[in-house]
Amino acid sequence: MASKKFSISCAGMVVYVAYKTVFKGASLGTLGLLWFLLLTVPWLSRALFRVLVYNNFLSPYRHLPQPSDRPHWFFGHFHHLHNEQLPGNSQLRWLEENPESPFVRYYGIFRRERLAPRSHAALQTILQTASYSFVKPDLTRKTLALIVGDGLINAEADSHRRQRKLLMPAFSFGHIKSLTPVFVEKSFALSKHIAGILDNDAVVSDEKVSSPGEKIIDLDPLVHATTLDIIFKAGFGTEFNALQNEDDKLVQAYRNVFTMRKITNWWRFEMAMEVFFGPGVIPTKRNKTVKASKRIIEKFATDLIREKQQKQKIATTFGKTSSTTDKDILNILIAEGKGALTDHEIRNNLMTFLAAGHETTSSATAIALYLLSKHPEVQSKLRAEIREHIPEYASYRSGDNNDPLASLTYEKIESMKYLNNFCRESLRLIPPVPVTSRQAAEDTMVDGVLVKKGTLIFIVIAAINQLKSLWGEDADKFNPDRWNNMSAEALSPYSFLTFIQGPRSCIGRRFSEIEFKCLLIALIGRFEFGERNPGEELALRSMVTTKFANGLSLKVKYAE
Ligand code: HEM
Repeated sequence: MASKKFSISCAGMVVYVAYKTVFKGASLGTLGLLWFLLLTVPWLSRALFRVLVYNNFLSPYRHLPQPSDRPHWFFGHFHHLHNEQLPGNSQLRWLEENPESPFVRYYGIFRRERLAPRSHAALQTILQTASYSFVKPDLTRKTLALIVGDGLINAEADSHRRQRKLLMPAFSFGHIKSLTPVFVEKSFALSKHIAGILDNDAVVSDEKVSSPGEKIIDLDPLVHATTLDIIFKAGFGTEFNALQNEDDKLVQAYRNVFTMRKITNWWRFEMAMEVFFGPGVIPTKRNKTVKASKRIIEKFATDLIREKQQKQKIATTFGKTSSTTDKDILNILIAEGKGALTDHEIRNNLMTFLAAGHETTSSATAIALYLLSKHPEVQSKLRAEIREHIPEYASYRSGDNNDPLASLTYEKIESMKYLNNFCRESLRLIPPVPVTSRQAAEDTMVDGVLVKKGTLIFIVIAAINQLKSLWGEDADKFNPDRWNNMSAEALSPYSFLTFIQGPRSCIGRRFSEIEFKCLLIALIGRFEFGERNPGEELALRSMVTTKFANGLSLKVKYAE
């Protein structure tokens, strides 16, 4: 970036000198064009050099297989990646075309090479054995910093090891288990909310498609608000009530940040400019919205930290501590002592956990409901299992004061085998984070290929999760029962990459798994979800996480 800033300033100086000498009296438009040409011509020449010479004759990866889809001269394979029904579909096709190769080579914007690993050996080296030799690329790090803060997810090497070690107690098995009542309480609040909509005669949805007792409800914002409430209470020991307050500024800020825009040529051009200038630099409408949202999130994080520090001070003064809240993420972040985090790290990690802690599980739950609406037989089987374990929940209505889920324990949840299979299958087939990227920080040998420093690697989680060589001929089918009878290939930790593997795997995996199950128990145990238009494929897009492009409107009614 420093060199980019340097080029921009140099181009500015050249234009200034030209204005004072050769172009005396030239209009601002002419000078702007001159500045733009000075900046872009070298880049375009480099792109041209890559297309005509480097990629074909000089690249150390020129012998690796490439996709059968032809790359665009400027955008490379970028336009394939954003024209698909499911994120990762194109890369899946490319990996399937080349079953023997550890990598497939394809191109991004400006025809920059990218390697997508396919073999378990390659994935193991990148994610596990040499994981610290593969860092987050500059563009990914800056995009993440804009959206989820510059915390653990962006840290590298020793800084990452230190922060991860410090935060681990908040994600220990015992602590996550102790959070079950919070997951249950908030999941029940969501079911109460939906029951309230169904019981309210004044709330009428699309009459044309509704049958009596059934309503069309966009579940996406409701699930999103609930997972936000969960991370607040379970992660930071604070009530937020986003479900009751959907118009809250923070709720809207996250919605604005994570919503994927329509894919147009203008969007593609903006993306190319982001690669050139860096994310968030050009004052586009989208960047202005993201920055305004980030300011709201930052202010919120600062206030929350201050409030918590004050509470902690009072508790220490009166000698009070609580074993559960001691381990909550925020308490650990602000704890003083050896290895303590700096103020910058505290605020950025709070933002990281706020975003990563709710957006992913929200996406997982919305996807699961969508799959269930398409597979009513799976939905019935799941409901039968839930009701077998919690019979009193079957007759729950919104006016009931008793909480029929109050008896739900961690052990009971974990004893639901079909639920477990269903969750894994849903997370496999449409992973909430479809792709992640790395850049080689040093030359490293990976499954027989010398990966040179600077090489961009794209780990396409959504594609690996669906490879036929690992998951069988029906890899693209939704089948929760597959988890009862797994092949040796599918059992490898490098076949199911939804939370990736290794030192940088998802620290919140256990947190989200139990949260996800509680949400499904509360929803499927009581309601039936059907497709709004039978057979309709809803468009999914990915902006870090996988989201429904136009919400998730499903038919909802009380289940018999
Ligand atoms: C279904 C839910 C979730 C999915 C699919 C998911 C997926 C992932 C993936 C793929 C990564 C690796 C990113 C990379 O290095 O490129 C990751 C990292 C991370 N996740 Fe999750 N996540 C989920 C839930 C959560 C929750 C609930 C939390 C927090 C409470 C969380 C916090 C984090 C953090 C902090 C990292 C960075 C870890 C590190 O670099 O050491 N995630 N997650």
